[in-house]
Amino acid sequence: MTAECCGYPISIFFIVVNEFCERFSYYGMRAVLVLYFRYFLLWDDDLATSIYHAFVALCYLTPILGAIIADSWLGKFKTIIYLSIVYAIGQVTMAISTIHDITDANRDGTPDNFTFHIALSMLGLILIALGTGGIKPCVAAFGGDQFQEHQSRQLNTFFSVFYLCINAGSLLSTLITPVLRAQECGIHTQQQCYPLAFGVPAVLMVISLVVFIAGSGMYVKTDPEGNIMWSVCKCIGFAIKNRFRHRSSSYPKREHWMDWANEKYDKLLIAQIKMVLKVLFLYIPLPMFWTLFDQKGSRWTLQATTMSGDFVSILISTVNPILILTLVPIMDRLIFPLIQKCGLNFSPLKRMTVGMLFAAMAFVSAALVQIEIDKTLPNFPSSSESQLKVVNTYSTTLNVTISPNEHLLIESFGVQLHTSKHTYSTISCMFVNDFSLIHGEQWCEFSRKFGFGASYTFLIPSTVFSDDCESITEVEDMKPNSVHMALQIPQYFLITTGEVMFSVTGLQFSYSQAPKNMKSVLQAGWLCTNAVGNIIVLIVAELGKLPKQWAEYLLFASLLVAVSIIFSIMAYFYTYIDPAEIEAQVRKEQGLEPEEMEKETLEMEEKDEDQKNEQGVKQTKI
Ligand SMILES: CC(C)C[C@H](NC(=O)[C@@H](N)CC(C)C)C(=O)O
Repeated sequence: MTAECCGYPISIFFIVVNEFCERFSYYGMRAVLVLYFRYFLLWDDDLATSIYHAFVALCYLTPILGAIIADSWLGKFKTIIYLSIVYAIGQVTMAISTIHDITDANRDGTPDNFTFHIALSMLGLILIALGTGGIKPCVAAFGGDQFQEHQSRQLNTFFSVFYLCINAGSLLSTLITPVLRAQECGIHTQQQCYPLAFGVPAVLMVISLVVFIAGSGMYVKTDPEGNIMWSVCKCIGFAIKNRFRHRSSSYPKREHWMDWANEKYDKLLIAQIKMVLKVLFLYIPLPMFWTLFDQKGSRWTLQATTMSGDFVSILISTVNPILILTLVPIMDRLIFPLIQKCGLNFSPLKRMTVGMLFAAMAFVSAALVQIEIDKTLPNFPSSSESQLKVVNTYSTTLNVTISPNEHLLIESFGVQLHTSKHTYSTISCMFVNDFSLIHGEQWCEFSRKFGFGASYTFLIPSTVFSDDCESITEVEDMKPNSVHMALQIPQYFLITTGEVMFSVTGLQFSYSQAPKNMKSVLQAGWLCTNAVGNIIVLIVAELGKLPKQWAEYLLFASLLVAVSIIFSIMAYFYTYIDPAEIEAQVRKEQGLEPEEMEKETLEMEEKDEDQKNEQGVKQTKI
């Protein structure tokens, strides 16, 4: 019997706090990673973003490794501990790699041996990816293991709280670590404080590990039943081979192709593999959701840079977790119970389908915003056009005529200028509020706000300093961005609503439909849908874009609608199961373990009505 508080196992407290600290550590480090590449290692934009994306993709590919270790070898508890140690070492290594004084022998403020810093940080990142990805499927599944059969309502609430902790941790860290980086620190010279920005996430990872170990005495720990993954592979291989050997029509068909393993393998193992394969098959269309979801960080960020408003980076990094923190309780406490009260069966797979449709709507909203932005963007010449800008420095207004060449797009400024001796220089800058012209003791100062996205030309006459800078002429070549960033809020709201319906439900679903000995594996399968979605984004980005960004958004929205229709058809044919019940049935048929069976039957009888409503929906179709 596990210790409980308000119907929840107390051990859960340690698991959610552990998740909060771990996500703080992960997202905090990620928030300053590109800046570290760019301004500490002095990599160019392309290299910095490529390595960043490769790292993120690796973090979502390693869960499968963690799951195999947990379900086949060490069990979830030990896997979490060992991989958290690897993770914490990775974070510490990363933090050490950012101390410039280590190799700054000449004390000029820049590291002298970049190879050392690069090697150390790459080692740190590999360890972090192994750790964070490896423990990810295990922590959620381990949390689920703490609940007993009669606590299915609490189990669902746990997954929601777990998701809240993920987002609370990420929200705090994405706000805090950039501030830490902006501090100055150093032994010989004062620099931006990367060691602090990476050091705090490292400390949080150590705290996460300590908290997890602190709960050690209270956890329900299930040992792995041998090398289950190897047995699964061998069993599937045998079924395929055996089916192939008996391909002639003279052999009677079997209900399921896995039944071709009946001759050699345990019925229980075959039943468990069938459960897992059924769910994995259902996952095939799911990466498409993540393909849209993950474009928040790329296409939508670029869209924000063509809009007006001063809160670009804050908006981008915090709006999603803030909305999650608001929407999860609203959905759980208000919307879902209300739907249930109306007598509608909003089953998990239905929720996920609706979640996909919300994400598609988010992209329609992004397309509408893009159309508004496009109306305000400057008219750039196409590949078959040229653009001339004629700056009139003559003393009177001149009429400009161009011989009739329809490809030319002319902009002329009828300004009056007094000198023809000038040089051009282009300066691109962020947050310009003032600039000065200085010549010896004389200067002109301009103090005013220049709009984002705007381009200005300043024509400076030779008399500039004698007439109090009055004669400088300013020409606005390109208007500042005028569509406000607040217009992106509906799309963020829609995609986050979609995320709550899709992702939180997917997490619960993956746990509830997995056999006991393969819970981590199915969690990893679920996380893999995210990795594949990310890879699709990378491929799509490389394969080029439609000429109009809004059209690309609509294309993605339509693709997701098509995928959600396919998914809903697949879901219609999916029968929800109670893995424990099926396992008990198979054991009964085999006449195995009578005492254990009795115990399971008793537990099953204990199940309250809640379970049927919440998760059970056994034998119900979408
Ligand atoms: C694959 C997801 C379940 C990953 C999950 N992300 C989120 O919850 C996001 N809303 C966080 C935000 C900061 C991008 C996670 O476990 O990090």
